[in-house]
Amino acid sequence: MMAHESGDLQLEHLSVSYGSKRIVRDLTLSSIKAGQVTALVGPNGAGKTTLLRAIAGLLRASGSALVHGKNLLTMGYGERSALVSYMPQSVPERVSLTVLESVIATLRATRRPGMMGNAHDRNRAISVLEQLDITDIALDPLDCLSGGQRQLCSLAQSLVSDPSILLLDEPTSALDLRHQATVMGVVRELAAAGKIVICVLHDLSQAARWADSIVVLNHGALYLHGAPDEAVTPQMLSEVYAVEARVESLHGHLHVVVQGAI
Ligand SMILES: Nc1ncnc2c1ncn2[C@@H]1O[C@H](COP(=O)(O)OP(=O)(O)OP(=O)(O)O)[C@@H](O)[C@H]1O
Repeated sequence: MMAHESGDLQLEHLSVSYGSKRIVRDLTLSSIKAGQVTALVGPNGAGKTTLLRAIAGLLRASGSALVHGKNLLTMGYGERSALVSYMPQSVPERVSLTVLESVIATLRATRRPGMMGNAHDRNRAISVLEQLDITDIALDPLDCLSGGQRQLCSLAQSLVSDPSILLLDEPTSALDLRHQATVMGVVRELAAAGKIVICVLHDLSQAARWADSIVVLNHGALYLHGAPDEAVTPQMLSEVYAVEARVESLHGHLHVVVQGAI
């Protein structure tokens, strides 16, 4: 198999601008592997959301994002939405649907015509709520949810169509410790099932704990893509985040201990 036809995601010279402002700068990543969790990290404003939205086809970008030799950036909406799912940082609040209805509606919006029927949709949506341990809020209206519950609902919407590529923008930022562990466990299961999973995370200890590899983005450009112990280092924390920090290994996991801003 030629490299460009692999099931991994390959970004080549990907650039994204807002007007005249270049946000993602000529990004080339040779292999974001299917079957692994890739954490996307970097300071506020580094371009992480912009990059994920471009890969998802929600922003115009130049360059390419190849999977199986096909470019996601030029793919039609129907083909791409069956393949890729983007979970945004925030979810619309003023929608008069229950959690379950919203997950079913998302499934219907992303599905190719002619596939399955109502009972299947409902069962599939319920199984995703079970997977995320949120069946207790299935019948709650979206506009009555807490921040964390909204985030879990958004994740359910992203998973329900069973996409091959999951782009998750800070999926655990509003979650308590138990739900963080549930969600990251699900994320790992999805990768183990062969999917491409890119997950924006701000907590670098969490990224090192759950991800197979870490992409560090700085000012819209690639700083480094490597294994957690290659990426999360005092040097990276100093150069990219401008903090003085130690990286300690505790029970086999890396922990970042920030001493202060530089
Ligand atoms: N709609 C927009 N129009 C113009 N500039 C934008 C727009 N959205 C984002 N930007 C700019 O693009 C840059 C990158 O933003 P982006 O949201 O991708 O960063 P991020 O790495 O996801 O940040 P954070 O960690 O704070 O979520 C920022 O400088 C931001 O001001």
